[in-house]
Amino acid sequence: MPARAPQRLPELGLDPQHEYRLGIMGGTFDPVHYGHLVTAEQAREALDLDLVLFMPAGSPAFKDDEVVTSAEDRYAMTVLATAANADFIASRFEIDRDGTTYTADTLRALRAYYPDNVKLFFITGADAILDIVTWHDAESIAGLATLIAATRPGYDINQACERVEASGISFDVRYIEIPALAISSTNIRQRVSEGKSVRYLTSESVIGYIRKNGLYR
Ligand SMILES: Nc1ncnc2c1ncn2[C@@H]1O[C@H](COP(=O)(O)OP(=O)(O)OP(=O)(O)O)[C@@H](O)[C@H]1O
Ligand SMILES: O=C(O)c1ccc[n+]([C@@H]2O[C@H](COP(=O)([O-])O)[C@@H](O)[C@H]2O)c1
Repeated sequence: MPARAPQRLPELGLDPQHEYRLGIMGGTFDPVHYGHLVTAEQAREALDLDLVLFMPAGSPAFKDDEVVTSAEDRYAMTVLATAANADFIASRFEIDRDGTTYTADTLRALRAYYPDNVKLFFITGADAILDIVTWHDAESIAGLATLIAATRPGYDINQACERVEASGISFDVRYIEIPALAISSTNIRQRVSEGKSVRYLTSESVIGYIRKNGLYR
């Protein structure tokens, strides 16, 4: 087997006088959809991020019982969906790592890679924030990145906020209100399996990839 290509991360932090702000949009992305893209774009704008890394999870934590599409397919769709936006970069950082994907490990590795003038911002929807106190090594996550928590239809951002505050872990969370898109990967997979249209839920390029590769049938 050929050796894996080294993980490539964008160069940042070159000017030590400047503060760089790097967003990380993590997800299973099975498949990536417009809910993810609008969340990342509005987080980029609201927090003045220089770049957003779209990072499909290699082996998503807490999904051992679920069938998840191969990491290469999820990554390929993420590349297609983000290709036209110069501020978005699809990243292999998590899919090239073995074992269960934990956000704390990812943030630690990014922190070790980048100099201190690069600040890390982990972007999530309200559903993820609701659970974050249960994530692996949540204390470390709190120390490594600012969280950007976006509203999501069907999830109570205030409840998420209360749960985070009650945890006693000193997360730095910025809440942002974004246009409500009640789109989920689960619904897209379901619609494809039923032969229904998924147009305008995700990009044409992703829809083409799903069709061409027979995903979600
Ligand atoms: N429609 C949406 N609006 C806001 N945030 C979203 C939306 N969909 C997903 N997110 C956020 O994007 C991140 C990655 O989500 P994920 O890849 O699990 O998508 P999903 O649609 O929730 O998938 P699934 O239905 O398979 O659980 C999470 O932080 C999630 O909260
Ligand atoms: O580190 C953890 O324990 C952990 C548990 C659940 C989810 N996450 C991360 O949260 C992001 C959204 O996950 P998901 O399952 O909603 O697609 C993604 O980057 C996951 O790796 C991380």
